[in-house]
Amino acid sequence: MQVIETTLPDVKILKPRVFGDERGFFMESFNKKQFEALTGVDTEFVQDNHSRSTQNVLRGLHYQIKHAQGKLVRVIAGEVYDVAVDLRQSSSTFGQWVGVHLKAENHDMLWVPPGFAHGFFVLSESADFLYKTTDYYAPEHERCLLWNDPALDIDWPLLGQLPSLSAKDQQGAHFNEAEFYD
Ligand SMILES: Cc1cn([C@H]2C[C@H](O)[C@@H](COP(=O)(O)OP(=O)(O)O[C@H]3O[C@@H](C)C(=O)[C@@H](O)[C@H]3O)O2)c(=O)[nH]c1=O
Repeated sequence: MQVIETTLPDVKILKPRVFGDERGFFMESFNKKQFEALTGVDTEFVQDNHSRSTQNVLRGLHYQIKHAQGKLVRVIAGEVYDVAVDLRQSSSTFGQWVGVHLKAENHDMLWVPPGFAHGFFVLSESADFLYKTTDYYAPEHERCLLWNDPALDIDWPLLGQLPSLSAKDQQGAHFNEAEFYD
């Protein structure tokens, strides 16, 4: 496993070592010791999630104001543009975002720490998205930021039309009115 830094110091790309042979491939998709060594984060993951989305779907930007979830995310079929927004008010990168292409072929993962909003846009015909979280889903504490809020100015690689959003995500809050963690 290798680590690649992003423009936000705490958000990291993890590149697993992939052993290919005539049968296919093998990789360790999670190894606690290596994860801690590469990210400096000593945490426990308590929930695994799997979603499937069709092309042009955008999910997000989601976060929990209590029970903040760190997320280790990856794509096992297809390709997405994955975005993390720093919502930690004490952070020097508060309000900044980073976007990374994640695709099944290269097996890259993204570590999104607790305190960030997270979302993704599906570029391929469909995408299977898998992630581990450091705290449980807590719908009463879940909040949604508006994906296209001008205050965030996220450069989504859209496909020439408006993305497809859940009813909840269409009503995301503007950054200037959002509730934060600290
Ligand atoms: C996220 C989640 C949803 N659900 C249920 C609630 C709802 O009926 C259904 C679909 O939920 P949502 O529409 O919120 O699913 P989705 O829009 O995929 O939500 C996810 O989006 C990405 C971007 C994230 O970062 C995740 O943390 C999560 O918020 O699944 C759970 O039971 N457990 C969970 O952990």
